[in-house]
Amino acid sequence: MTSVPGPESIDDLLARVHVVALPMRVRFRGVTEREVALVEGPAGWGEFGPFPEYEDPEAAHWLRSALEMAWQGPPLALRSRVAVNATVPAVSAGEVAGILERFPGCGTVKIKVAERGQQLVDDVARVAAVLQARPDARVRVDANGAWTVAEAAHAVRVLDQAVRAVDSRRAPGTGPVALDGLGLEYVEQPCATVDELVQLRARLAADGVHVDVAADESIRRAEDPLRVVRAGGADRAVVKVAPLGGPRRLLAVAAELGVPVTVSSALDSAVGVAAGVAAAAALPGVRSGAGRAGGGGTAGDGAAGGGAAGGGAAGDDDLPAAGLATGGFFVEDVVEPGVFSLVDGHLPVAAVAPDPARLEGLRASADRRDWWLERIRRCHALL
Ligand SMILES: O=C(O)CCC(=O)C1=CC=C[C@@H](O)[C@@H]1C(=O)O
Ligand SMILES: [Mg+2]
Repeated sequence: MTSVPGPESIDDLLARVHVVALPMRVRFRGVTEREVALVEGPAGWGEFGPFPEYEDPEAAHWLRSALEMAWQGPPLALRSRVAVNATVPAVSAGEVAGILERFPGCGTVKIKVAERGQQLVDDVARVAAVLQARPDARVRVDANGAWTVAEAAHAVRVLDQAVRAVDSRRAPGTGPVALDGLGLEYVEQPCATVDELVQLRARLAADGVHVDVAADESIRRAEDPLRVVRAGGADRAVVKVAPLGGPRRLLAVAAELGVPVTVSSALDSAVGVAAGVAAAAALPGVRSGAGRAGGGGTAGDGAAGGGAAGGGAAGDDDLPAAGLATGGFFVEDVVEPGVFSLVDGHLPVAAVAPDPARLEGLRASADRRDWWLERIRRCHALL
């Protein structure tokens, strides 16, 4: 792996590490307490938080990212704030409105679907509950690779129609439901493999279902992050700073991909989210209405539609809304509430330093700290 500026030695690095355990309000991707290691370097703070089941070669990318932020700092920002989406976990429809309250001003909502043990009818109910609470929201769904091609083809059609069926301008009982509104913005990682994604895109096109397919795991957990797009398996890409090895690598991958990108969180603390915001803030401006996004490539959909990289000047709302508003899932984060928070659907571009009292209060147990330090030692040897 190419080197980044970093500590003098592994002991220098380990001496700078703080391991915290952040309790979560809602279970998200099976996690109820999120552990991450934070490191303070000469240029700021970095975060190392690969999920526990990740093997060292994959986790080493996350360490590279932490070192880049702590020793090199963020790339040059082209924006002062970044629009973000609300994220709705696979909760019951009745819980949706309460969850959305934590995302003031977000015009785009990402909804988790295809949860193990649930049915498509649960997903439809969750999508309907989102649109009841936010009738003008742009909706995207994330299946985390759980569907077969046939299941995905069916589910995407049904969910797209569920979104189109909500026409916020129509008074109830005043006529047939219009299905010509904006449908789903995109479906994120509907199936697990690149081959399946390729097949699904062909199937959706044949069925006349104009919903973009976005790749997430096929990028962040792949040996070659460009393969899925090159193979024709995705119209869009979800890109995360730490799994790609840092903000500058994210920018390089996004430039090579040449499709609209959504910068997303990996369930990071405020330190990791700030790195995601920094990467999104450094992306080149995009032209609205490019690609298939925003209703079959017809009407440009402004902020939410986005387009391939290489367009005009950067602005606050010229990228697909970033999936970075995950801080609200934690009961406590490493900064005081209000220090790095969502305002009017946007997160600020800012250097985030953890509050010392919080680092202390949220400190992980001694054996967990040892586990993380050993992991950092092994990953560092791979850089
Ligand atoms: O993209 C978002 O809105 C929030 C981040 C998010 O969904 C995820 C964060 C961390 C782990 C992932 O399983 C999950 C995702 O699949 O995108
Ligand atoms: Mg995802």
